[in-house]
Amino acid sequence: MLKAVVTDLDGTLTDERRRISTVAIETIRDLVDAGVLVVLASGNTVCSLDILCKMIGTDGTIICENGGVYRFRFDGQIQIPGRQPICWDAYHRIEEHFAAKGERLTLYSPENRFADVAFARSVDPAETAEVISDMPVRVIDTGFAIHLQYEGVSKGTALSDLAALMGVSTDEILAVGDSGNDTEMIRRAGIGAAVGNATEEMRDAADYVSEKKYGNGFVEIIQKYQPYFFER
Ligand SMILES: O=C(O)COP(=O)(O)O
Ligand SMILES: [Mg+2]
Repeated sequence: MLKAVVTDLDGTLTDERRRISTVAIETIRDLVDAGVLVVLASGNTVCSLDILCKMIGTDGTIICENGGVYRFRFDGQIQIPGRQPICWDAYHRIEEHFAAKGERLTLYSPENRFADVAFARSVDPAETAEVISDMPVRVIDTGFAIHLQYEGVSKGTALSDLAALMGVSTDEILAVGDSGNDTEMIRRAGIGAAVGNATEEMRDAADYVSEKKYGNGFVEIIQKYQPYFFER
């Protein structure tokens, strides 16, 4: 039986132009109204997800910064398993490396981040990872940004921690995503699904890959697993 949905945001609840998918929002509202817990899990910041949760109508349970931060409900305590100082150390080394080649990096919302460091995909992620290969920091390319995350922290580790707070087992969770930053999360969930636009790595890790892409794929996945939600 499924009791919760943990879903990625960019590429999963959006459309092909990165606008929010209105059909995906309708589907989330139906789930919430039926008593299913819905968690937004993203590389994005707490403040951006808070607004979305309020306007979509979820209880404010979130995974942000690729698992570097999570919180159970709006009134819960923010948990920060990530370690931002070491990510900044890594960033400064990367910045110097590319500056020597005349390439400048563009940070994404550093003032709103608690755990990771994110910047524009203007440089090669593989070269970026090479520069910090001796540091305990992972380079995550989401297709939307490059993130630096303390090793061992992911949306998957946050999913496990949150499941305990939510009082559900990870087996009772359906997780959905589109990109490499979602693979550990979908592996840990009872059912892991990928939308039709997902990366090869995600498709390989998924129990099910929707035919439809983006938000329409999310809706297809929820419809497919609908009977498992309402068994009780
Ligand atoms: O913030 C990003 O880079 C991607 O965000 P996502 O995890 O919601 O896809
Ligand atoms: Mg995504």
